[in-house]
Amino acid sequence: MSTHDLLRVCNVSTRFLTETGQINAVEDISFTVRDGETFGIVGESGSGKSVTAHTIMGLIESPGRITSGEIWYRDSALADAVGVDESNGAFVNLVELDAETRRALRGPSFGMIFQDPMSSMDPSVTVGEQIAQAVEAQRRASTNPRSVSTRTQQYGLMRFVVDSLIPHRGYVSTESKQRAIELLDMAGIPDPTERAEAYPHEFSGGMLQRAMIAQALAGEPDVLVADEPTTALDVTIQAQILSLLSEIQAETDMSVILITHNLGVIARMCDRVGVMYAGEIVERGSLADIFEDAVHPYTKGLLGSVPDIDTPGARLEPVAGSVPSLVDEEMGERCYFADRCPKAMEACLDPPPEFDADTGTVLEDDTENRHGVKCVLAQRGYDPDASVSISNANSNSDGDIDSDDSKNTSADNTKDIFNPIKNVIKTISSETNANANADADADADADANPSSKTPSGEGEP
Ligand SMILES: Nc1ncnc2c1ncn2[C@@H]1O[C@H](COP(=O)(O)OP(=O)(O)OP(=O)(O)O)[C@@H](O)[C@H]1O
Ligand code: NI
Repeated sequence: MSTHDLLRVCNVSTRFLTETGQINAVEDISFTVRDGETFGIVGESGSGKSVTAHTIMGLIESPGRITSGEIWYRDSALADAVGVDESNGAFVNLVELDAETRRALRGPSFGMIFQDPMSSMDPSVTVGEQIAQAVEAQRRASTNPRSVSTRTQQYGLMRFVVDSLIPHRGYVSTESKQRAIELLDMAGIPDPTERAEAYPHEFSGGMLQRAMIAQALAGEPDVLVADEPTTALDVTIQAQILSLLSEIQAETDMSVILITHNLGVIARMCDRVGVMYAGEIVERGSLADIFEDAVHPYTKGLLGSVPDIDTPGARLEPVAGSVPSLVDEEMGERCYFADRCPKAMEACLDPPPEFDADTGTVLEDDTENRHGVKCVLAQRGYDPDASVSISNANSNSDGDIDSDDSKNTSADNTKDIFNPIKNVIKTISSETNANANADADADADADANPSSKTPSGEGEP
């Protein structure tokens, strides 16, 4: 695997200005994705994973906005086309691109598998046609999206003129149609030639998910952003789809940003991982950093609560309590996890910087991708004498410390959530084996039922 950085997300924040107030959905996140690598993003519902995906894809719409940060993408043709500063090399800051250039990158450079397959497909166009259009767009855009000569060389001047004159008719060549069928086949859709003629509503959820993967891959993207690509699927199909992604990645050196709440999926697919909580990446590092050397109590909580493999749609319930409000005025200036944290200390009443998990020093510009964690435990370790219980009931009560029962609660929670991490690895390998033997109905989509999962920790914090 190459060690080249392909994407550098630097201190990016995305906010929504709604009637309820400003929602800080993504807060100052940073991570790097290298060529051919899979970067996993894991976290509970509402932690900002999908907003992160849309931010990278350039799909944040009003009332949302990227309010700060840079997203550097390495593409020398694009750098030449938009004329970037020499000092940035071949890196282009996507945040500064105009909407049209950004749109042109979707498909050929950035592919996306959306969390909700139905919403990303056009209900009035057959699935085969939609995928063929994506193939066609990739062919037109290949090499330099702005170069007319590239387009005309590959397609012939006449076709180019016809396409340009009737842009929405979307000319699709026989080759592109054939390629679409191949892609459907690769994605594991039976009778692909026949299925290509069907409309999205004629597909089951699992099959539509596969079709969407075929559509995302049609563009031969450099970066694939996959938002919960297997959540709604049963275990067998989930395993097949993950294998398919790995195969394609091995063939094409495609980089993947894989969003999931399933740590089994992370362990199987990812090189590096970012753990999201309340819009922040609270811990990031290699797979081993996260699975064997986690520092953040939230990460440890997640590791202690690998969802039931038989209910893939079940939501994570890592620690008692819920994700805090992301409304700006309600967030308070402290560690956002402190309210639920079994190891909260007085120091957690201040917002933590990102620490190097190994040295305990503050990480400023992390170009080397160290194991980073936003938690003071990295710096000073746990001091039971400084333990506090932080109530989020109404955030005016910042610093209102009820130290009496707090210590008991902390101890109990600690016991409940800090299950041995080895169990995670065990569950994952048995999951993989089970997948090989499972005899599940390929079309039966597991019913995601969040309420069926009981939390591992109990009681209110
Ligand atoms: N268009 C929007 N307008 C206002 N708030 C939004 C919008 N989109 C997302 N949010 C808010 O941003 C926060 C993060 O949402 P996001 O969808 O990224 O969570 P997630 O981690 O993907 O959760 P899930 O696992 O349920 O998909 C949530 O509080 C959500 O309500
Ligand atoms: Ni989401």
